[in-house]
Amino acid sequence: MDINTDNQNKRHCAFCLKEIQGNEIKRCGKCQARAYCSRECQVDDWSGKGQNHKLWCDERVCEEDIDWDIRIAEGKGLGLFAKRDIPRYTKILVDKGYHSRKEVPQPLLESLMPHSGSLAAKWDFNNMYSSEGGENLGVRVSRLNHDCNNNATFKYIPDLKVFIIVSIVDIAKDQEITIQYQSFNDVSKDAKYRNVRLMILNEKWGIKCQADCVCRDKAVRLRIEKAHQVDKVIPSLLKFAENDIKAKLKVIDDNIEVIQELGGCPISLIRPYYDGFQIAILNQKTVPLSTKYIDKLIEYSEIINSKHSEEHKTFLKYKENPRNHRNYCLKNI
Ligand SMILES: C[S@@+](CC[C@H](N)C(=O)[O-])C[C@H]1O[C@@H](n2cnc3c(N)ncnc32)[C@H](O)[C@@H]1O
Repeated sequence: MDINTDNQNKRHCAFCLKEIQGNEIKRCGKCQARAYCSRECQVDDWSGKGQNHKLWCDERVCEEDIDWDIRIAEGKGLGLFAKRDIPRYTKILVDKGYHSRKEVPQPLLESLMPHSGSLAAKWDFNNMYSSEGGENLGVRVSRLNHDCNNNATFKYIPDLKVFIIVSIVDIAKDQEITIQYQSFNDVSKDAKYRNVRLMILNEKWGIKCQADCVCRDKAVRLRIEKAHQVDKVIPSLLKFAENDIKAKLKVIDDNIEVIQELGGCPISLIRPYYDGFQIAILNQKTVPLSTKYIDKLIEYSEIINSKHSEEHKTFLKYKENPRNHRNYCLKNI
């Protein structure tokens, strides 16, 4: 990745987030991009106390003040903005996920919205829930604003205890980097969820989607409904999958196509590609068909789970030897 490290005379310490200037700035000796205010902060960030930079140093994850910065986002408070053109599928930010209010350094939690709220209110307002990791809060993640037409997505990786933010389209210099707090185009979520999301966005964060917002578009909603119907069928395909595998893979391919049409990102494509792999390996004759699914699964998982995650390592094992998977050739037809 092309990283411009020239003339960065104002930075933020990557561990304590303090603003630093000139001689105060100490850079990671290896990547020369990550900045610290002190040796102590560098040591803490290298380990799991911070981002675990020893894992990410070679990957050239984007850095604050070089690739993006925090500025006023009109009508929204602060937000993250691109300082250069950021191509699709770039790792914009890897942020330590704090698992409880008490873990978050107090001044950092204090700086977050709602400005007049208690620490408990700030925790409730900014933590992100995931079924794999429960509630976690990323201090830099908490500065990302919502947009239904988002250009980035986020995932919490439980074994690495970090959030990862990835661009899902090319982002131009000075464009705001946005995520969806509650997504409208996740077809794996049921209709009830999609119907209450506008209420949650409004009641929890005071965000009102305008009438012309993409999430209110009738044609888009109908397409999501159709995609949801296909998605609902998939668990049953996995249950009785020793025969008619090609027909079942056609359902998966249709599901993938429609998710792509809806602007689905790696995070929503991982599941159908995994389903395709699981179905293809149920019958020895169709095992070769699994390659296309596992290859894409690995590609997307590296983008959003990262190659350091246990999940990614498991997918690599399945590629090397599909027999590692419990579904492998239960029945030879
Ligand atoms: C998690 S914070 C995001 C960072 C925040 N802007 C800040 O200054 O720290 C969520 C709050 O940001 C603002 N916000 C986020 N997305 C918005 C949007 N699309 N429109 C208006 N306000 C938004 C709302 O005040 C929301 O309650």
